[in-house]
Amino acid sequence: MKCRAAVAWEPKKPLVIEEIEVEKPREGEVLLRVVASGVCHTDAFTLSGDDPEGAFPCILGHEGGCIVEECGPSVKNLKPGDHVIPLYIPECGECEYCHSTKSNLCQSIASTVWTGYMPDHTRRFTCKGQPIYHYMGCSTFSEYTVVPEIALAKINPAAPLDKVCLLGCGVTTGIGAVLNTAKVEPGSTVAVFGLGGIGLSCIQGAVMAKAGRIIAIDINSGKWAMAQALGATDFVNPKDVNGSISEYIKEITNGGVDYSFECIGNVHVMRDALECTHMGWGVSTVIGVAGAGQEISTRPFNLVVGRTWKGSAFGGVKGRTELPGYVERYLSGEIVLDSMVTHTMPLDDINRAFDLMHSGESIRSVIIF
Ligand SMILES: NC(=O)c1ccc[n+]([C@@H]2O[C@H](COP(=O)([O-])OP(=O)(O)OC[C@H]3O[C@@H](n4cnc5c(N)ncnc54)[C@H](O)[C@@H]3O)[C@@H](O)[C@H]2O)c1
Ligand SMILES: [Zn+2]
Ligand SMILES: [Zn+2]
Repeated sequence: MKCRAAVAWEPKKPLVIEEIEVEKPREGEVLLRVVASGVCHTDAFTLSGDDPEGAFPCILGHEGGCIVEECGPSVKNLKPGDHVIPLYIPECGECEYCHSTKSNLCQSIASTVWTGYMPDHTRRFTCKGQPIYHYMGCSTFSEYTVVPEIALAKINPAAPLDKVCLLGCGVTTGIGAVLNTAKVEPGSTVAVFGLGGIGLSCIQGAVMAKAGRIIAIDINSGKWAMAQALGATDFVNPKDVNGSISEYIKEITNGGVDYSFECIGNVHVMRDALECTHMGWGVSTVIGVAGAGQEISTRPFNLVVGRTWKGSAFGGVKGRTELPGYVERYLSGEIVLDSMVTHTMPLDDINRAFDLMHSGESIRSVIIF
C-alpha cells in the first residue's frame, strides 16, 4: 500500500514528507495505522548523527498510538481494530530476559530491531524505489507501519491514542526508572537532572513512590512551573550555582540525596548526579543516552563508600505485560499525560516538533495523523 511518511534521508537534515510503499505484514507481523506519535529526544539524537546505531534513510518515531489494520500469518492475540502501543523493547515471553524478573531487555529480536530491519532481516518500506530502514522496531512517523506482534502492547480502546502514545517511551521510562529500577521508598529525597519528558516523568514517579523532597534541576528555568505542578518541591538552575552542582545539592540536603536520575544524556551531569547522592546508600540511575564514544567517570572511592550507579531502559517495564496497566493508571488519573503534551501538529509540520524541542519550548509534541 501507499501512504505518507516523514523520511530521514540523512543525518542533520530536516525530515522530508514522502509518499512511501508499505509491504504487507509477514509471518508474526502486524500492519498498523498510526493515529498519533510523540517526538522524543532519542529521535533527535539519532537524527543528529551521534547515534552509532542510526541507519539512514529511515523512518524515525517510537512513541506511537496505533490501531491494528491487518494481521500477518500466525498472529495469535491481535485482530484488526485493536488499539496498541508499539514497543521498542519487545516481550517474547520465552527468552531468558523475559523469564527473569530482574530485566525487561527481551533479546528475541534485538539484533534486527537495533539495525533497522524486521526480524526476518528484510524491510517493509520503500520510497522512490529505495529501501528505507525501520527505527527502533517502531517507525511511527508514518501513516502506516509494520511491527512484530511480540512488540505490541494491546491497550484499553477507551484511552485516547493522542495521549497514551507518550506511554510508548517518555513517561513510562521516567516513572519506571523510579519505581522499578531505583525502587524509591516513601520519604526519600530525590534529585532529577533534566526536566524534559523523561525527567518530568521521574518526578511523577517520585510522587507515586511518596518521596519526601523532589529536587528538580534544569538549565532552563522555564521548566520549573511544570515540574512544580507535577510535585517537585525544589528547583535548582545549575547556571545560578557557583562551583560544583553536586556539592551544592549535598549542602542543601544534609549530605546528599537518596536517589538521583540523569535525564539529559550528558556524561558530566551523570557524574554530578552520582556524586550528589548520599554516601552509604545513594543510588543514581542513568536514563539519558550519551553520544557515540563518550564515557562516564568518577573516583572509584565514590562507589567504595556505598553509592550505586544504575541504568534504566524503558523504565525496566515489560511492555506487553505492564503497559496496559500504565494506560489504566492514566485513565484513573494516577498518571498525568495531558499537560505533558504541550504542542500538537500534523505530519507536515513534524520538523517544527524538533525545533520546539531544541529551543526548550516543548515538553512533548505529538504528531496527529
Ligand atoms: N533510557 C531510556 O529508556 C530512554 C528513553 C527515552 C529517552 N531517553 C533519553 O533521555 C534523555 C532525555 O530525553 P527527553 O525526551 O526528556 O529530552 P528533552 O530534550 O525533552 O529534555 C532534556 C532537558 O535537559 C535539560 N538540560 C540540558 N542540559 C542540561 C544540564 N547540563 N543540566 C541540567 N539540565 C540540562 C534541557 O533544558 C531539557 O529540559 C535523552 O538523552 C533521551 O535520549 C532514554
Ligand atoms: Zn524515546
Ligand atoms: Zn523475550
